[in-house]
Amino acid sequence: MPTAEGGPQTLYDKVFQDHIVDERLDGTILLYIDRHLVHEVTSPQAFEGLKNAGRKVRRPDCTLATTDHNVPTTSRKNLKNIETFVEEEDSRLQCMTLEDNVKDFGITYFGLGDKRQGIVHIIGPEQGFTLPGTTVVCGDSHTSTHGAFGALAFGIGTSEVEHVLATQTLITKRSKNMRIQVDGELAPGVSSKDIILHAIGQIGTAGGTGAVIEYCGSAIEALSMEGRMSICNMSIEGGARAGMVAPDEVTFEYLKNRPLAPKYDSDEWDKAVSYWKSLKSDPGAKYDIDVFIDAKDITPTVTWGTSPEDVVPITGKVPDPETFATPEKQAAGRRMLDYMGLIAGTPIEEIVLDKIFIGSCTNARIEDLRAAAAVVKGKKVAANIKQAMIVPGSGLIKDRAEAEGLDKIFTDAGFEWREAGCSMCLGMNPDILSPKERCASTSNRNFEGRQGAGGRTHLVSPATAAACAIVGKLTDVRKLADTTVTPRKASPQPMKVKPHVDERVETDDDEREMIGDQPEDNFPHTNTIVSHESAGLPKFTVFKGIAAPLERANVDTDAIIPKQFLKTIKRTGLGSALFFALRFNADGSEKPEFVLNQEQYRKSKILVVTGPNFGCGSSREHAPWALLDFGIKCVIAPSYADIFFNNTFKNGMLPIAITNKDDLETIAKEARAGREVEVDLPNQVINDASGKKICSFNVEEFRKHCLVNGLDDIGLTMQMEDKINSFEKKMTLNTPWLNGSGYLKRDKSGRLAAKAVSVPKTNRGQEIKEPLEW
Ligand SMILES: CC(C)[C@H](C(=O)O)[C@@H](O)C(=O)O
Ligand code: SF4
Repeated sequence: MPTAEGGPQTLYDKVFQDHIVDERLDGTILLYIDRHLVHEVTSPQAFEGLKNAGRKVRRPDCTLATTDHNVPTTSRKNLKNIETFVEEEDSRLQCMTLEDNVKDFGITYFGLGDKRQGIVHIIGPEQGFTLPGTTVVCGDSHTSTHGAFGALAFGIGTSEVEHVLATQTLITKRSKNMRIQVDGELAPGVSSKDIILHAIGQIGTAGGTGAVIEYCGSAIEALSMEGRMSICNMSIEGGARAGMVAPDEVTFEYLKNRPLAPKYDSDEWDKAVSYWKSLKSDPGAKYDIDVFIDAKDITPTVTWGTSPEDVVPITGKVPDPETFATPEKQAAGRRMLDYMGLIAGTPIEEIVLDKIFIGSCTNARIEDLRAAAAVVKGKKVAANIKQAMIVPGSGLIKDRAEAEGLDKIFTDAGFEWREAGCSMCLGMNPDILSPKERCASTSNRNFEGRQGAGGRTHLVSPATAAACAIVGKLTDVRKLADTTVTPRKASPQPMKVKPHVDERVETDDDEREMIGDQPEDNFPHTNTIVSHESAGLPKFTVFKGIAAPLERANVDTDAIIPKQFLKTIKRTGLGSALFFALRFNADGSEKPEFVLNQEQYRKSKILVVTGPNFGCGSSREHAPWALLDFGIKCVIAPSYADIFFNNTFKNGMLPIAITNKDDLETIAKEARAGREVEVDLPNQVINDASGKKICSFNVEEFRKHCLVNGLDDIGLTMQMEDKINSFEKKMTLNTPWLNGSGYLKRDKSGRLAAKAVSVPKTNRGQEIKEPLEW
């Protein structure tokens, strides 16, 4: 755990420390959030919660919204509005709900008509919204991407989105420090994506649980910001809450002239840079976990299974599960090979593909597209490839690529050139794999059904994906002629992003005073809290019920509830979708072997999971909502992924971690026998049906207090308003550039007006009658 104050600190310790609003004796911390990104999937229920409680958004100026997961990536030539453009009903409703909410709450929003629209983790850095030393959150697990700037950036669930919208803070605790040091030079054809796939292969998908990873070493320093973002992006696939890289000249160079970064060459810029330079781990700082990787051991890397840790060098073979260490791993390996349609021992390069996807928040930046284009140039997509897609991460990246002629290289080769969005990374939009289709994908998750029910995903780098498209099989990019895809030092020229707001004025002392002293008038980050009352949750005290045994490890949230059910704007009604692919056949009939389909478990109230790392992957709070709606209020497992763990508490549920194997086995035996189990939270014990104690368990004091008393923590945090106000005053003085005002209209005196600047034209120059952007 981090350091006593005064000792050497890590980068994470420093950023965390600078954002503490309040700290309780049990280590619960109220953390100030500088930047909040919002998208359509994880925000509707949060805004609904605000509306129901009569609350406002505390800092619209520090909140930026876009729509990315549901949007079609087909041509927007005839785009009129989102209502007519998004055909699928639930997707349309989710996008339109976001547009209503950003209007109602006065939040800056990039809609489909704005070239700044794109994947939430691409547009934040691109706009300079993400800055070193900030805390950045989003209802999305890949918020870890922003850590590439030396920000503490992590994904949160929808209840936490609501908490941040209402209070600009989060209730959290310190994480462990983990360091992954990569030294040496990367070989040609090896990219940042290969570094992170290789690293996850080493540490496993739970390797970073409870930790924030700092990436360092000469190979990391040599990467551009794009490369660093790809690495931090996948920290969550290694189980970590966040990934960070210390800011340096590469970072500062990238940030120059970004619309929302401090104005370059001003006193504020100089002040910011001198603060950013202090954000390095101190010599002698301690890490709880240390991993060293020699860059020369990294080859182009590809996944073979259904978890991002299942990696193999492109030169390797499909592994044989019978050689795996434990019977559980062997069984999981067999299941994976079956799902992936692979035979142990097959050389990876003999695996024939159907589709290629180059996109996602991992690898849809300009440098990724350049690397792919360098491989593709002058060649043709293989005849067996049914579809090869390039989906730029934002409208600005698309423009830039077109200006460089990359689109032409791709379309000449037979690729589709698409509009920005999440696309086939998770298939919430029309871009999906059909059952059994095999795809080389530059995205970050290869979970079962991730890109479409029954679809088979191999995660690769952009250069490898491009090579695969040309050859039609998984391919070693190094074999293709003229492909010296070497890691680049950051391009000295950041993308030319024209600032859209010319009315920016220097923040003078008076104005700082005004911002710190809010509210005073109609100022949008007004803090007029209509209600301090907590909405309240049902109390959790002693809870008894049938416990269903689930004998699996690494159960991801895509498996708990797949993407097609994330399109709801409600928290309820998801029970029928729980474990959908495990529970039902393609024709909708039940799979009799799945535990919850067995008669005695249909009314289970407790889930006993025998394998570790339950709830890994996405931040979707739909996972606990689905469990709750089914009737399961308590989960018992050896360990959990961090975001899922948090999300359950926010819904009045109790996740219990039982690390002692014998205790867990005793509980599992009760479950297998179909007997009830009793969870006594006030006394922190688990009993069998007769009331005999099986074991005790740990729970953090504050979480217990909230559960037992049914407290909603937004109401509790709002009682700390004085502390939040004084924190904001201090922040305004020390780091004035963090008062996000770049898109907000100002009047002549420099005061912020109530609404953000709207952009009257689409990227194609058409007038937008009713501005979508705020
Ligand atoms: C929809 C969202 C909650 C999810 C995430 O948290 O990661 C998505 O972006 C994903 O990649 O699965
Ligand atoms: S991981 Fe995929 S679905 Fe999730 S935000 Fe990134 S691009 Fe979108």
